[in-house]
Amino acid sequence: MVKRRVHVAAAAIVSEDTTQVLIARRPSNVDQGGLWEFPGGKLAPYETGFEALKRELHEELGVEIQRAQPLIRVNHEYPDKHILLDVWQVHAFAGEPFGREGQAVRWVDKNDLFNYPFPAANLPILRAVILPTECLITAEEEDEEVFFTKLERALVEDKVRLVQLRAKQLDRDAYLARAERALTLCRQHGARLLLNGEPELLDKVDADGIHLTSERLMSLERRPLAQGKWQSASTHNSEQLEQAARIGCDFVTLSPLRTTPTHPDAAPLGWHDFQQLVETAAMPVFALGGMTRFDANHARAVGAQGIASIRDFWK
Ligand SMILES: Nc1nc2c([nH]c(=O)n2[C@@H]2O[C@H](COP(=O)(O)OP(=O)(O)OP(=O)(O)O)[C@@H](O)[C@H]2O)c(=O)[nH]1
Ligand SMILES: [Mg+2]
Repeated sequence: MVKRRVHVAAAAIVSEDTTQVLIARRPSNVDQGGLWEFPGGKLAPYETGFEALKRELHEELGVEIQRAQPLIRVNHEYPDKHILLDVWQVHAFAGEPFGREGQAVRWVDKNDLFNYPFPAANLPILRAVILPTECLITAEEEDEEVFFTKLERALVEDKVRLVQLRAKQLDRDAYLARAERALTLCRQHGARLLLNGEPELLDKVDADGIHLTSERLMSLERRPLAQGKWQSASTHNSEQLEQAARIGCDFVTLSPLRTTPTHPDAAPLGWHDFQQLVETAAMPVFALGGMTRFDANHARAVGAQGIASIRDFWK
């Protein structure tokens, strides 16, 4: 039997202070009944994802969407159907949401989101919803004390909540030692830590996930990490973005936006090409390459999740 293909548009409606998200509970008598979900539903014939989103949110919650941007597209195989979840982050809407179909509707803290039972397809969506808008990539730093002073400053003063441990000059043992200590520090500040390298690193240091180089990304046939961990990758073009979607990356960096001292020979994308690439991406994208916090709003305006930077957070 050929599986049904179901295309669904759903909304992650975020509160104005960005700390909360709206979820609804599916009635007990429908498919996946009793589980929590992001409000939305199936595309009607000839509808675009955004049109379906607007219609469904009006029908289910009584709100009018005013501003939304694509967050993530998730392909998932259920036993009886193949589902494509096209999830949008809604920033502005009119009206007071309530369960027009009698379903429970609740604003929940992003930190509590993982305590709610969702359908199996939703794990990548939950990760995308709680993803911060800034990512710190650590600089090469020989002195351990200097390294940790700077990392702690970024966690405390800049309130960075996503860290990628990049240390190409360290050998494996030194890298693991730094990773262990960085993990303890990140945990103290409620930040997530991704390691650079092979997934097996997580057997040694129980960090939150792995960031893949673009080269490693292109060599993989499937997602090498369990669903409980984050997987990100470096990308520079549309082939790499497509591959990242194929193997289920949770997010990517796309670079270089500008020319930088670390990669002086790479041709910069500039905002125009960056935006065009982001529009095709199936997962959140961080702008990388000469980015500062002042660029974060612009990055978001062209569809990115936010910015990733070494220098701007490394002081
Ligand atoms: N809306 C929504 N559907 C989801 C989520 N996760 C997930 O697996 N699904 C699945 O995607 C499908 C969406 O269907 P739906 O029941 O919301 O569709 P609908 O609003 O058009 O309802 P209707 O068909 O009763 O008119 C269901 O099979 C549901 O289990 C989610 O977070 N939100
Ligand atoms: Mg629905």
